[in-house]
Amino acid sequence: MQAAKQPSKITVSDQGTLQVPDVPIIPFIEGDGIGQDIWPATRLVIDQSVQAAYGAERRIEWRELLVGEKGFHETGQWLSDEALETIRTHVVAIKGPMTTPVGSGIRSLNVAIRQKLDLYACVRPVAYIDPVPSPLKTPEKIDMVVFRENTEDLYAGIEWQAGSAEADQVIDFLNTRMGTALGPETGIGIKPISAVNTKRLVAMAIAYAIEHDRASVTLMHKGNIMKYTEGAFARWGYAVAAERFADRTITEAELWDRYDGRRPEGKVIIKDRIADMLFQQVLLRPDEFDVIATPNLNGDYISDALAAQVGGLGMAPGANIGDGCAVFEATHGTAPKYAGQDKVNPGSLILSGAMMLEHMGWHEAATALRKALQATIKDGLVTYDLARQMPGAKEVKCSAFAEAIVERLG
Ligand SMILES: NC(=O)C1=CN([C@@H]2O[C@H](COP(=O)(O)OP(=O)(O)OC[C@H]3O[C@@H](n4cnc5c(N)ncnc54)[C@H](OP(=O)(O)O)[C@@H]3O)[C@@H](O)[C@H]2O)C=CC1
Ligand SMILES: O=C(O)CCC(=O)C(=O)O
Ligand SMILES: [Mg+2]
Repeated sequence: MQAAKQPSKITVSDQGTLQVPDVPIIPFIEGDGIGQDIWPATRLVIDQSVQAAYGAERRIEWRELLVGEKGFHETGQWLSDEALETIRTHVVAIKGPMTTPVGSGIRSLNVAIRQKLDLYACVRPVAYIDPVPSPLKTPEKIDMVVFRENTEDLYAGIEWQAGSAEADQVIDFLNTRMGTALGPETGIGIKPISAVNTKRLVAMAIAYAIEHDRASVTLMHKGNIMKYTEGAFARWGYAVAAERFADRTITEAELWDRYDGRRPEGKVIIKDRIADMLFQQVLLRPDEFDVIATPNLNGDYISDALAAQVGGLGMAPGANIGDGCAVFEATHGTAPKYAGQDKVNPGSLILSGAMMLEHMGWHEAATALRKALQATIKDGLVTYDLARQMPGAKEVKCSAFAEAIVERLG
C-alpha cells in the first residue's frame, strides 16, 4: 500500500514560478458576518472539485487563521503578525469578508492584509455566466478584468479627524505655508499615488492582457480634477506601457493615426477614460472594455458596479496579488443582516476559489468547479439574490446551493 502523501507548503522557485505539492497547506480566514455561511459552502465545493479532477492524487490541507472578530474573541488580536507570516510563508491563502466599522473604530483588516503583504493588485474579473439575471440586454458582452491598485490612494487610511490636534496642525501648515484657506472643523485625508505603485500595477494589467490576448487596457482615472494623483496615474500608465511593452502595445491615439482604428494583430490598445464617464460606457458598450487598470478607490467603486451587471455581489470573485503571495477573496463584504441564516450566495467566494485553483495551476479542478456552478444555475437552483430576479427559479439555501454544485461535478 502506498503511504499517504504528507501536506506541505506551496513555494516559489527562483524564477518566480509556483511549486505546488499534491497536498498543499492553504491558510484560510473564515471571515465575519456571512463568512460563517459562505466559507463552509466554499470549502466543500473546492474540496470536491479537487477530488473530482484528481481523485486521491491531490487534496488541500486547510489551516484556519484566527483573524477578525473570531480572532479578537478567541485570542484578543484582530490580525496577528503570526497570521500574516503564515500567509506569507504559505504563498496562497483565501479569506472571507471582514467588518470595518463606519466613522470610528478599527481600520480595515482587509486593507491591512493587502498593505502588509504588499498584495499590490486587486484583480476582479467580471464575466457573464449564462443564465444569471442581468439588467443589461446583452450581458454576454461583459467580459472585463479590473486591476485595482491595492496599497495606496485615499484607501491608505492617512486621515485626521476634524477638531483633532493633528488635523489642526495639518490645517495650520496648509494655510500658513501652502496657500489654502481651510476652516477649523475640517477632517483631512491624504491621497498618495506614486509612480512606483502605479507602474507595477499597470505593468501587471498589461502583462495579463498580453498573456490572455485581450484587446485593450483602459486606464480609469479622474485626472482632470485630481491632476497630480489620478492624472499622474494615467501618465505613468502610458509611460510603463512605452518603457516595458513597446512592441506589444499601441496607444489609442496611434491606432487612429496609423491604423484607422483597426487593432494590429498581437497589440494591446492602451487607452484612458475619465472615471465618471467610464461608468456609463461600461453599461452602454461593455464590449469596448477588456482590462481596466485604476487607482484604489475607483477600483472599489467600479468593481461593485460591474458586479451588478453579472448577477450582483453574490457572483463577484477576486484576488489580491503581489510578487510574493496571493490572497483570494470575494468582492462583497460581511452583509451582516444575513449572518448565520444560511441564505446568501456563496458564488463569489466559490468563484474566488476557482481563481485560486487556476493560480495554483490546478486548471482541471477550476474548470470542473465553474462548469458545475453554471449547471446548477442553469437548472434553476439559486440563492435568494438570483431567485428574486429569475422567474421560475427555485430558491435554495447557501449550503444547498453548494451541495447542488457538488452533485453536478463531472
Ligand atoms: N473585502 C472585504 O472583506 C469587504 C468588507 N466589507 C465590509 O463589510 C461590511 C458590510 O458592508 P456593506 O457595504 O453592507 O456591503 P456588503 O457587500 O457586505 O453587502 C451589501 C449587500 O450586497 C448584497 N450581498 C453581499 N454579499 C452577498 C452575497 N454573498 N450573496 C447575496 N447578496 C450579497 C446584499 O444585498 P441585499 O441587501 O440587496 O440582499 C447585501 O445586503 C462593512 O463593514 C464593510 O466594511 C465590504 C466590502 C469588502
Ligand atoms: O475593508 C473593507 O471593509 C472594505 C473593502 C472593500 O470594500 C473592498 O476592498 O472592496
Ligand atoms: Mg468594495
